[in-house]
Amino acid sequence: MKQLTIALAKGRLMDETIKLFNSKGIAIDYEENSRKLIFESKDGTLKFLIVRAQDVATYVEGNGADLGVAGLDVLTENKKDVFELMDLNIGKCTVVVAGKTRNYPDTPTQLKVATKFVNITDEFFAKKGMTIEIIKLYGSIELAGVIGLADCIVDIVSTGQTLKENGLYIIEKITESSAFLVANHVSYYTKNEEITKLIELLK
Ligand SMILES: Nc1ncnc2c1ncn2[C@@H]1O[C@H](COP(=O)(O)OP(=O)(O)OP(=O)(O)O)[C@@H](O)[C@H]1O
Ligand SMILES: O=P(O)(O)OC[C@H]1O[C@H](OP(=O)(O)OP(=O)(O)O)[C@H](O)[C@@H]1O
Repeated sequence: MKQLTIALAKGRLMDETIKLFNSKGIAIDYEENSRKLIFESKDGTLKFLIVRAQDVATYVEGNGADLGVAGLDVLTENKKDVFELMDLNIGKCTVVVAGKTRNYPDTPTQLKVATKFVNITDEFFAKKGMTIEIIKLYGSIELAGVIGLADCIVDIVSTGQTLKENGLYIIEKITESSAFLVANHVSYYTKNEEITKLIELLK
């Protein structure tokens, strides 16, 4: 059997992915506080690379990994040439427009929207026929809505706790997201037996 290399997003998705693999009988040699960027399954059939969430599909597309686990939100935002093989049903969230009120605020100028999902936001408002100004941020997006750096935000919501604790409301839902197993095109053919076996295990 050939070894499969899988790019995992560090952080929340990685914990959920490791739990999922463990629950399917795949034991993984991973120490919580380790700074190692590569580790393996105990049986040596899988090698995991720890990367930023935004970089998973880049590793997979560029032959750095055979497979990856990435949120549909990020895959939609950074369109990469990878196969979306399987919905893993973890990392579930919704990409929404949110603001201080339940409706879009009236603004004398273009609506200012803060987000890290620039492309999703662009496309969503273009379809509505609204021209907007995007303020690109890298985290704590809600804050921009709270302090008025932007009129509204586009970000992901899961439990809704972050919006609630910061006095923000959902104005509109854009799309649902969950984590997908994605594959490199060449690997999908050259390591098809191994990939198929893994998919069967994860089902
Ligand atoms: N609160 C959440 N609940 C469920 N899933 C989430 C939540 N936040 C993020 N996700 C999912 O997990 C993926 C990774 O999120 P995470 O917060 O770990 O990384 P990030 O903040 O996008 O990346 P980085 O911190 O590396 O810039 C997201 O793309 C999304 O699909
Ligand atoms: O609806 P909730 O369950 O509260 O989850 C939503 C929050 O989770 C994510 O934040 P994350 O912890 O990844 O922080 P960041 O985006 O600011 O990096 C997301 O950007 C929201 O802020």
